Amino acid sequence: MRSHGSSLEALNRWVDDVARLTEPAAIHWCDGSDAEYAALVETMLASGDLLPLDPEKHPRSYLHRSSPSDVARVEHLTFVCTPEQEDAGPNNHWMAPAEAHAKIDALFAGAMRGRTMYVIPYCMGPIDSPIARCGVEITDSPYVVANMRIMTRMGAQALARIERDGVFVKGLHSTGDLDPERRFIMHFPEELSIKSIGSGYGGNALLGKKCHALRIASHQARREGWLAEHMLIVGIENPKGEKHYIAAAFPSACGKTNLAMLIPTEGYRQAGWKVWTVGDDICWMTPGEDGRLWAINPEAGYFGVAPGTSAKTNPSALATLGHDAIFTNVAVTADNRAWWEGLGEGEPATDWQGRAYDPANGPAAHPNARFTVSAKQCPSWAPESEAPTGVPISAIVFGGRRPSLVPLVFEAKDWAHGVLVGAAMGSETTAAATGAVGVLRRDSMAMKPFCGYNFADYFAHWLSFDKPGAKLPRIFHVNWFRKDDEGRFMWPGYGDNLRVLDWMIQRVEGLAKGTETPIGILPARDELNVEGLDMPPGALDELLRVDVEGWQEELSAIGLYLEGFGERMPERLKAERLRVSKALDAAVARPKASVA
Ligand SMILES: Nc1nc2c(ncn2[C@@H]2O[C@H](COP(=O)(O)OP(=O)(O)OP(=O)(O)O)[C@@H](O)[C@H]2O)c(=O)[nH]1
Ligand SMILES: O=C([O-])CC(=O)C(=O)O
Ligand SMILES: [Mn+2]
Repeated sequence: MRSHGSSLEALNRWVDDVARLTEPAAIHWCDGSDAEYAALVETMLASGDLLPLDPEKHPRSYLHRSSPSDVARVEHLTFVCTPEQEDAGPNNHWMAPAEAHAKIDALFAGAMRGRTMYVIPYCMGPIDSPIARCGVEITDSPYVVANMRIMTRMGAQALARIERDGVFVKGLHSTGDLDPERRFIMHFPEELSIKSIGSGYGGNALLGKKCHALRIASHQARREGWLAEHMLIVGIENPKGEKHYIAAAFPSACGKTNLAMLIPTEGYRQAGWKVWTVGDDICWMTPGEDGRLWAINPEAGYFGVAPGTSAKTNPSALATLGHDAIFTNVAVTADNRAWWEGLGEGEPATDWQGRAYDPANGPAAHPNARFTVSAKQCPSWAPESEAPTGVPISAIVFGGRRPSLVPLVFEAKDWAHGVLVGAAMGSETTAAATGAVGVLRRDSMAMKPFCGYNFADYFAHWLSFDKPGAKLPRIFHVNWFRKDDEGRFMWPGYGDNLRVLDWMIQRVEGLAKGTETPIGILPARDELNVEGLDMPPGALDELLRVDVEGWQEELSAIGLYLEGFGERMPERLKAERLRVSKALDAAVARPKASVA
């Protein structure tokens, strides 16, 4: 570790170098104060970067309209630049570091002319947590600064910690000219650095989030023996007052924010169940002295999907959004209130591009319209989100959008099987990234766009946590997105998902026996609480059915996927796949009646 103070010298040198390259008109060091935020908002209201909203409905909240070609993450322009291509793996786009630096530095030359360059020291995680890590983002976008202030612990405190730590992640960002042809998001994990140009959109531009807290951090976590994951963290308190923390990995726009803010349905509420939100997108987990995994949410805010958020589906999110929020690419009503598809009230007058609303132009809000808001505004915000130790994880959940085959819930037999279940995850693509929507693809552990190194090494890293003394969480898989023949969701989802979490907790506590099947353990008939559930007859049976022939095909496809990583794929994982495959074959050989 470097001596005291030298990290600030390194920071100053880097800021000077960047200023020489990008030629900004001014440099502003962010202190994270309220006054600074207020001044930024004024600047953006004057420039049109932010638009006012009805101050009664939306106190101190604003609308940002991005460039129409800059509304989502761009996976094809995102690179992991390790010295060896093999280390980035087939799951990443790769460029040699020297070539990547040359290519992107050419775009940064003079990129900040006439603009202010902001220097943002930030901390990912509670400022006094040993699990937290710091970074500095340099950007020419005041919108990015405002969002970083909500999403991270930003400013003076972070700078002080950087001085203590002696290290920080360097993130350089410019919106450039927003031309998708001159847009790159590049990661240099060995150098702890990120360079991003040409986009102002969240996941491409708020470098603390996906770039640092997932891509760089996952790489660091492998070396240091912890995990950086695309997971929500939720605390479930049962009527006895006992809390279990669950971490869940669902791909982008597949339900993390919603599960993290779940509101128990009537029956559960009356029985005394409570749900506490620790995090909605990213989870850093490290083994504690007690052998359990302890998790922090490195973020301080939510950058959540707006469409589909309503008083019915996610009242907590709506309450959170009641003030001090930034809305990006939503529509507005005639009385200047934020509006999106699925909100369930009001009507759009102006669409996300600022045009008079015309259904012929498509949805009024962009399908990936987002809100940025402080986590502390959430009614279910868990005070233990600030605990330096983090919270102990009882269960890890994987899941995705699977219109067919995959049951509502099953549990992996053990850790290695759970790692296979996570590695084999599939989901339909969503509007969170540019490209086709609704295409089924493998998205291992929901980390396909975010793992900063070779997935084969990542699976090996996951397997390595299973060692003597470890008290690992149980691993489950869920699917809220099964569809019937008419294309309607079969499971009500949202608040009713607590029924499934309830079963998981019963499993963790040894209260539910479950039914063993070749793919894992499913709830036994009477174990899932279905009281008051409004579902067509037979639907629940279908949701809990193991289609053995369908799963045989799935396991073959998983085999091909794992083969695609070649020699580096851990033998343990291949053996696990073979075990499940054989169990399915044996089930086919048996008479149907004896299969789950
Ligand atoms: N049918 C159904 N839809 C859901 C459920 N949970 C969430 N959704 C919808 O899925 C979309 C995305 O959900 P989010 O919770 O914002 O997704 P996320 O995983 O936090 O996404 P990122 O922020 O992109 O990582 C929204 O339109 C939700 O309304 C559910 O249980 N059932
Ligand atoms: O990164 C973003 O822009 C938003 C997000 O959470 C995701 O895409 O998973
Ligand atoms: Mn996400």
